[in-house]
Amino acid sequence: MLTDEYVKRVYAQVEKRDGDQPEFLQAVREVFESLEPVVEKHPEYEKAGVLERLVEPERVVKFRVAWTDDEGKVQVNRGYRIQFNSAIGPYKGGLRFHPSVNEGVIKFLGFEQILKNSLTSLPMGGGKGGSDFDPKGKSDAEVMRFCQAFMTELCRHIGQFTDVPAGDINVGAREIGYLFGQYKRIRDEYSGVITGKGLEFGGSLARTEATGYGLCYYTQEALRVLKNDSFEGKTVVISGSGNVAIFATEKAQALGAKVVTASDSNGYVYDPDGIKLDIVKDIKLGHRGRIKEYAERVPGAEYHEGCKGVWTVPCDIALPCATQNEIDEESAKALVANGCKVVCEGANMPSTPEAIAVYQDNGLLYGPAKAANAGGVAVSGLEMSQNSYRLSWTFEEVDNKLKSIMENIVANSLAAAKEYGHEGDLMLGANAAGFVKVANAMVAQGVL
Ligand SMILES: NC(=O)C1=CN([C@@H]2O[C@H](COP(=O)(O)OP(=O)(O)OC[C@H]3O[C@@H](n4cnc5c(N)ncnc54)[C@H](OP(=O)(O)O)[C@@H]3O)[C@@H](O)[C@H]2O)C=CC1
Ligand SMILES: O=C(O)CCC(=O)C(=O)O
Repeated sequence: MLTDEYVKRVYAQVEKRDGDQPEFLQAVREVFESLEPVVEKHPEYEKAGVLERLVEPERVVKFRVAWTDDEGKVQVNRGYRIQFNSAIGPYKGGLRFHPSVNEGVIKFLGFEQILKNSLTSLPMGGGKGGSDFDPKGKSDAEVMRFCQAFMTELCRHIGQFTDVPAGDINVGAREIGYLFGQYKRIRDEYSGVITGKGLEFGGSLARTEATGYGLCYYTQEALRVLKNDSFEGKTVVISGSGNVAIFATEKAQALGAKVVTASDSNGYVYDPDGIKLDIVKDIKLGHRGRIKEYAERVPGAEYHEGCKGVWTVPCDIALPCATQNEIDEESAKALVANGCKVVCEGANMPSTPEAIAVYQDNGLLYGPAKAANAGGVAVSGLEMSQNSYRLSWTFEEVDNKLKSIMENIVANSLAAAKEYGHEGDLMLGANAAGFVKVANAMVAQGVL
């Protein structure tokens, strides 16, 4: 419940203006609930209209993407780039290609990105983009033509010092390569305009692994500080089988946990002996197959249709790594009933507000997405640094920096939670710590 008058007034304005964007409203409300003690302590934020400005993107770019499929038929998709906030650095955030993409979805992701990027301690503002294009079932040539058409418009709006996109759902190495190539061709410029690049053309070692590894470093540190515990010997349920899920599984296993599930949008597999990651990689990275194939190849593994059932599998730790609102109240209750004590989010906003309330009411250790999954964008920031220096750090150098960034996020979140009277609350702490830096920069830079 919102109680502070200033926060309530700004939220009412957002509801009035953006009432047709449920994901964006959800993201704003969650942040605003955390910010009440912060704005009460800092009246200068209200005076400078910080909240009103924070919820309004600096720029929304929406464009037609016309391309030709393999049959020679013209296809038209919508493209978006939302340049949300540049108070502490150039806009930074991924591109998502998925049929569910619309302006509200990109706005929620861009809004989350502002505070997430601030938490990394690197100089990056918040942005996000994408398209309702669905790469599933498309040939490589179709994906290339789509990416080229998308970048033909996007290239007018981005640049290494203004806005630096990266990947997100369905935008991986293949798409980043095509997007970078087209930017270079049109702008005749070889720069770090996009991150997640191939290692041969300016990518950073450990960027591929960064979000999943970072999620585990964050979880391990939160467990250590708050529970004097670790991944060792724990049973872990992970959703998804894309970039974040695969590398979260890899690191959780390396830290001594048994990961027993993987999923995609059709269903989930349960392997009581522990997921064989080489098989998941072969299916997903090798030939873009469906997770069902895992149960056909691994004796003893079960496949279940539908992705929600993954949350009924008994576990100590749950790491949602697929998509927004994948855990609702019912799933959260099932997790608690089956012994889950920790939920740390690899996906963006994977828990509904009702699910978060269940975690809080039952004393779970809850690591919110904008903190727990910040490792991806953090290493993107390190890729930008390497591109500027024209050099490459080793895997170990980048991985060590990533680990210390994630540990600092836990420490800074806990310090902010304590400062604002909610000791141990990683969600309030992440929102407060991320916000204060951006808010101070906005106040200092005047009304823009
Ligand atoms: N990549 C990154 O660096 C970062 C990603 N994230 C977030 O992590 C999450 C996963 O991203 P990423 O791994 O990169 O994406 P990928 O495209 O690599 O993988 C996404 C996975 O989630 C599944 N999925 C997608 N939509 C749904 C849905 N509606 N219901 C059930 N499952 C679904 C996909 O299954 P299917 O193939 O069937 O669609 C796939 O297994 C997203 O929320 C993203 O925003 C956050 C920070 C950084
Ligand atoms: O690496 C990046 O720039 C962005 C990653 C991303 O999209 C995210 O953090 O959600």
